[in-house]
Amino acid sequence: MTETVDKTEWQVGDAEERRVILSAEDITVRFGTQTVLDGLDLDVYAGEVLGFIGPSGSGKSVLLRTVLGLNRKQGGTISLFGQNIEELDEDERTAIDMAMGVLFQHGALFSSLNVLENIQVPMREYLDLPKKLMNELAMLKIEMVGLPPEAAWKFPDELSGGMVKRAALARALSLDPAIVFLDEPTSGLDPIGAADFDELVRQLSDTLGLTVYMVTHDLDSLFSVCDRIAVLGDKKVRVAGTIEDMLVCEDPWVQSYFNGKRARQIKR
Ligand SMILES: Nc1ncnc2c1ncn2[C@@H]1O[C@H](COP(=O)(O)OP(=O)(O)OP(=O)(O)O)[C@@H](O)[C@H]1O
Repeated sequence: MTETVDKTEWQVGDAEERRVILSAEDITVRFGTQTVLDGLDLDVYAGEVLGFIGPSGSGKSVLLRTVLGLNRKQGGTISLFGQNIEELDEDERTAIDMAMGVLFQHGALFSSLNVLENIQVPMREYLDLPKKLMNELAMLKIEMVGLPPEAAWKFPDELSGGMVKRAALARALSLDPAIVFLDEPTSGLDPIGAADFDELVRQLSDTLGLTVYMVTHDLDSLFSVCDRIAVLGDKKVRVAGTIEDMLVCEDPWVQSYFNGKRARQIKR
């Protein structure tokens, strides 16, 4: 590989440093005649937990897929780890892919593989490691996400919803990424399971210096784990800032979201 991403350089554990790990600039995405994103700008800082919110159908998943290179864009620039992703050769792109982990909505584990094998999928794809070492590494990830060791041998349909999310997170962490993308990670979990998952995300970010980009509808997550929140609306990021910024923001959608009945119950 000609160029690699020095992940340790980005695992800062301190959002104060404000280094931009992901930058989306002037992004436009269209499907046929429908423009979903139009001149969208967003910076994500190394070490922060960013909550990404917006009305249903506003384009949160489209932006995530665009950042991951799974969606075509009609305009704009995406930079990851300081590199414009369109200017990378194959090896450089691979190095960037290896420095990112993704947890898609619903976990998306392979049903025919047990948890250990699911976690090893990225290792098999990108690394050439002896089986014993891969097993040891996967067991470490299982421990890291708070699953019991015996979960390693279970298949996805033998797991609870919360365990599926943790197993999927372990797989996202398989290659020790510097940034993870979580698409609605607590959807479908009961409030206690969701709070436990939030705590885990916060812990991982604090201890590993992991940057977390989290698409969420979960107000508890926004209040408890996110350093910053970005709000998508009218095809752009309308506002981005801390939860305190959101609470005093005059944007009507942000106001109703953060000062609605449910939010008031959480803030109490
Ligand atoms: N591959 C595609 N082809 C055509 N239209 C698409 C495609 N992907 C997304 N869209 C459209 O883009 C818009 C935004 O969708 P997206 O899934 O990003 O919304 P979202 O903000 O993630 O919504 P939710 O919160 O409900 O998950 C929708 O109108 C959707 O129909």
